[in-house]
Amino acid sequence: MTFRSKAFEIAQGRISPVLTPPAEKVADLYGSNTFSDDVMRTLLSAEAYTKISNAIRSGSTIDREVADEVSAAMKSWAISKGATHYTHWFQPLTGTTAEKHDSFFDLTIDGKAVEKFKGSALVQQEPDASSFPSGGLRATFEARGYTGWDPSSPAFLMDNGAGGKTLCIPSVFISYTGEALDYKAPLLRSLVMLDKAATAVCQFFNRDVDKVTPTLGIEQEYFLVDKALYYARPDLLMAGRTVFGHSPARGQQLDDHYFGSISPRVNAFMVDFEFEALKLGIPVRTRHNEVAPGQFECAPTFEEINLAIDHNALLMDLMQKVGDKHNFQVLFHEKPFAGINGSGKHNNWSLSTDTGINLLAPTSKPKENLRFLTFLMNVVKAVHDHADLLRASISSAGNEHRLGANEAPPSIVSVFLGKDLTAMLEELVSKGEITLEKGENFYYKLGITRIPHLQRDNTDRNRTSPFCFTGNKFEYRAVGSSQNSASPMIVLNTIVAAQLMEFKKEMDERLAAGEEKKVATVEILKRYFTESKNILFEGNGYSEEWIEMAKKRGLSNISATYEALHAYITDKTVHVFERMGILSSRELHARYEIELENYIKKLQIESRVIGDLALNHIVSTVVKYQFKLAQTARSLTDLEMLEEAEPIKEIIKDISSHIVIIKRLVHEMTESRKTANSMEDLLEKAKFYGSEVKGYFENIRYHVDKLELLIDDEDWPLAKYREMLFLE
Ligand SMILES: NC(=O)CC[C@H](N)C(=O)O
Repeated sequence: MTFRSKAFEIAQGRISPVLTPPAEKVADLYGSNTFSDDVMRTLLSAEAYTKISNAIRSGSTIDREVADEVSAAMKSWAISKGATHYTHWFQPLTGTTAEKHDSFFDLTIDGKAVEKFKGSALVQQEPDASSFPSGGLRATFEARGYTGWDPSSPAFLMDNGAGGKTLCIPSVFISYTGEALDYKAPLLRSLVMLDKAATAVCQFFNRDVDKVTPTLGIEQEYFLVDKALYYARPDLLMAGRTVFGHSPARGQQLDDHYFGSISPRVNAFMVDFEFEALKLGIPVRTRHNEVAPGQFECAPTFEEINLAIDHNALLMDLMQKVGDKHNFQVLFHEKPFAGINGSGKHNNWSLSTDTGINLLAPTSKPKENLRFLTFLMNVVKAVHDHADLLRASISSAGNEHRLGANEAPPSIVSVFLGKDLTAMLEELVSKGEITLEKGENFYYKLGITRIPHLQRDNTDRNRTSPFCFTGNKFEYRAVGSSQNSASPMIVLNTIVAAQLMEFKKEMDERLAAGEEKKVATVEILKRYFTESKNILFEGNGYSEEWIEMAKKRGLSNISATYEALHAYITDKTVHVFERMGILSSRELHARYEIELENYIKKLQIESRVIGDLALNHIVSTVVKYQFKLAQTARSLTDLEMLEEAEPIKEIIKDISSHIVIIKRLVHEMTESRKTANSMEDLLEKAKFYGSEVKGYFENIRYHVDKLELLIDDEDWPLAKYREMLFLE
């Protein structure tokens, strides 16, 4: 029995677990494992509560006494719910989350056991954490890493599985010199700037607005593979994606998985992790089968962006843990299986005021719509001016496989606004205003008055566009499923903040020169529209024509990660990031290096896995099968059945030809890896890996996949696509 058939048998024998839903109503369960506003209000003195609430709202600092009171309250709350440990929970540049648990338990000087958690430990910790990537920011022995409490994201209790819970405190991770070593620190900085810039612009329209916060809703796509089969695929285990595997006769061509009925086993997993997520205050709402067999999606309601990003990182961790209980491996890789849909993390971003206005939602009032158009056009202009940087922010070895293939947006950054909105903007440019006839309103202009019950965002959509307007928000679809959303969102917040400041500056100048406010706004927006028009695209982003057209328009189409990443360190990027105070040139260079290194390492791992599987699993098995064939052919020849022996000899020859090529290619790939590894220059090395070494991957795969079709199904060592994808 092969490892594969054993694994298949185990996987087939699984029974869906019976889930006992928690006794509480969802509304009562929601946030029960978070140190929420309600909990704080109950446990803190009125004075401390007011101070902490202000700090959360305005970002002001928290004094020592308040920190002590909060930590004492957190400790008693956490211990009463079964926690034994606490940790600063942060998001280093590895792309995953990090935690280092400390026990509440301590000894007094006279040896008595106490439970301790001081304000100082809440506010700041020094976990060392020196092995995380820093891109050279922590090269000297002096450069310690610190974590610092982010009070705007509630602390939560993480169940450690085998008993015991840990109090997790969302934190930033910075170096001794204050440089950001994580995603959260620059994200928080970008929020401050965006708030400042957007509030100032908002006040042209609504004087009462004091704060603008981006909101984010993250759709998370993923694949599920049975644990046993997962272990029968060393490539999934090592690289997160299958490097070989012939496509099954039936893939996604019938579109029968998409939105199909969810199997009981998968449903049990979903329900289970959703309950856990709800307890942690993650507002998960939708679940469905995605396009590819074995692929699914879940999406929470949108939240304030910092929370949405923390929650997504936490959700990914949670899904993996709950997946273990259900014998599922959750695959977050952007392209775990060739030839079918990859996985994205669609980021639905908007801007919301403290007075409850969604600045990207059109309304029926002309004055408000000028505000809407102002924010809309400023975003479009920002994306136009920094398209390459947005592209860089979603570049990775995994996304390189996904973008532009099987229903994923292409590498060209374009913006979709929808036919009606574009027509309106055209009208604005040609006439200077949007004419509303008597009885007409904005919705009418959007052509949907007759179907008022339909949500705007369902009316006009384009899922082939990487960055599309969906009625009341922008959806950045090109983000990879395994990524931390902060990377693209830091970029988006920063470029929009910078753009809004430009707009404000020009408005102030025009107003000072005596121009009327509405005229000034329209004049500027008209110019923005004309200047950014070439990034607007309404057609099919998957088509060949678009690639040609985009080229003619002068838009970049960068498919290689190592090239795309360059936008992080151009003068233009450094200028805008430094001006906005988000990341310094040094920090940007560090991030660039980390991304390049990450790319190199991923390809190095894949290349090793390919070599190992090809020779130690495939060729070795195939040779044994060939021997069986040779024996059969010899027996037939002995029986003088020469004609019957012929087809068998043909198969033997066929197999041999593939083996010879695989053997040669693996050898060449290994040599090219050696050349790459000896390179000093990081970019040269990444380039060499991305072109030369990676160049062998598809080629080797082609021959291995051919062998999959030639070998007795029983002997084939690796779990096949049909086994991994259709078993639920
Ligand atoms: N139906 C869909 O939304 C497909 C999206 C696709 N999976 C992606 O990679 O983005």
